[in-house]
Amino acid sequence: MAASTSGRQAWRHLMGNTSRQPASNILRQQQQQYRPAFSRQISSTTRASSRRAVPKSPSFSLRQQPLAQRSYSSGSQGKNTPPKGSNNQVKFWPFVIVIALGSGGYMLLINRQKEMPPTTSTTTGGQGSTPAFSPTDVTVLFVLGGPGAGKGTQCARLVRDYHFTHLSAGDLLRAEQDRPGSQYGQLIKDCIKNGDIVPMEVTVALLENAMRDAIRSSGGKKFLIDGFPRKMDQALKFEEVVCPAKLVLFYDCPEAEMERRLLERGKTSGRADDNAESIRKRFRTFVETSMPVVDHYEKEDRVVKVNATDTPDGVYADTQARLRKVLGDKL
Ligand SMILES: Nc1ncnc2c1ncn2[C@@H]1O[C@H](COP(=O)(O)OP(=O)(O)O)[C@@H](O)[C@H]1O
Ligand SMILES: O=c1ccn([C@@H]2O[C@H](COP(=O)(O)OP(=O)(O)O)[C@@H](O)[C@H]2O)c(=O)[nH]1
Repeated sequence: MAASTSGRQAWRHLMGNTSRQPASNILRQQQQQYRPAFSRQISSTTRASSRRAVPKSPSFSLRQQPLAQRSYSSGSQGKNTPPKGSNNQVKFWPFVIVIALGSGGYMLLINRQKEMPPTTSTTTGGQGSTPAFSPTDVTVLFVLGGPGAGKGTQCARLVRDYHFTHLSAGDLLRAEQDRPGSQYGQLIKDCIKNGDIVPMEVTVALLENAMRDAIRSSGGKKFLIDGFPRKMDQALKFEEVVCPAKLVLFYDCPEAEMERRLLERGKTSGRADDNAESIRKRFRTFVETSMPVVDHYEKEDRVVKVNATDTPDGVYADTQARLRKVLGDKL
């Protein structure tokens, strides 16, 4: 309950407020950068359209000239008396030209607007909004598995060999937790220690911002989103407002092995949740909350499942083989 209230506040804050929060700041900067660009494009399109509507085109001049000549020469000098009915033409043609130019300009504007990029949608987060990134342009693989299954270990190898950008939701949350002045610091700390899921608004915004930063700085458009989504609401929101995922890479590992690995990692990781009590809570959250996400994607036939009990290299060989089978050249 508390988490979801905080979540709504967080979402409002991240998406609407302009305070010191980096996610909101980055998001706001993006909007500021984006909107002027978008409105510039609209106004330049409008200007371009109206420029085209100005009677400078050869076809217009060709049609305009005889009309003008007839009109000016007919009455004043009595020469070149227009043939009968030309008066009607003089009244009719400007009307046709105005309609034609108006329609032409309108069609031009419509066509130009079709070519414009879609506006970013995370700011609304509303139903039916367009994702910020198109799945034809950006590839997202969700990497899931229980705590200690080896997600991070395998992601590092995939980055090395296939130039993915690796975004760990847990790492982003820990960075936000440690950022001086973060208003989510305590909330994130409590969630992580108790093995709970941080309200999705915070995590989705952090991920979207990190994706934008990565695309801007390196141009890389292939992402491994590690340890996310851990809850159905996160999965639905991310795919709705950020980017639909291509598939879920799921590392399957028994609890006993994960516990062994985590306790070993805990000797040096410095992580507040790599201890017996937190591990127990994380396992429960994983079974109750995160496995339904895997089941959901499995029903959609979007899961690539890998047995994670082998050595890191053995698991990686299996990962490569399975991904190649599904993604082919796109890996
Ligand atoms: N296949 C494996 N066999 C044995 N230990 C592993 C394997 N994969 C990862 N580890 C170790 O287990 C711990 C957890 O791995 P990590 O990749 O951090 O898991 P996750 O990201 O899923 O929490 C790390 O200390 C790592 O070195
Ligand atoms: O989308 C996410 C990902 C992580 N977490 C929190 O971060 C912790 C650590 O996650 P991470 O993926 O870093 O580690 P793992 O548990 O997989 O070893 C989790 O237990 C959650 O409390 C979260 O709330 N939402």
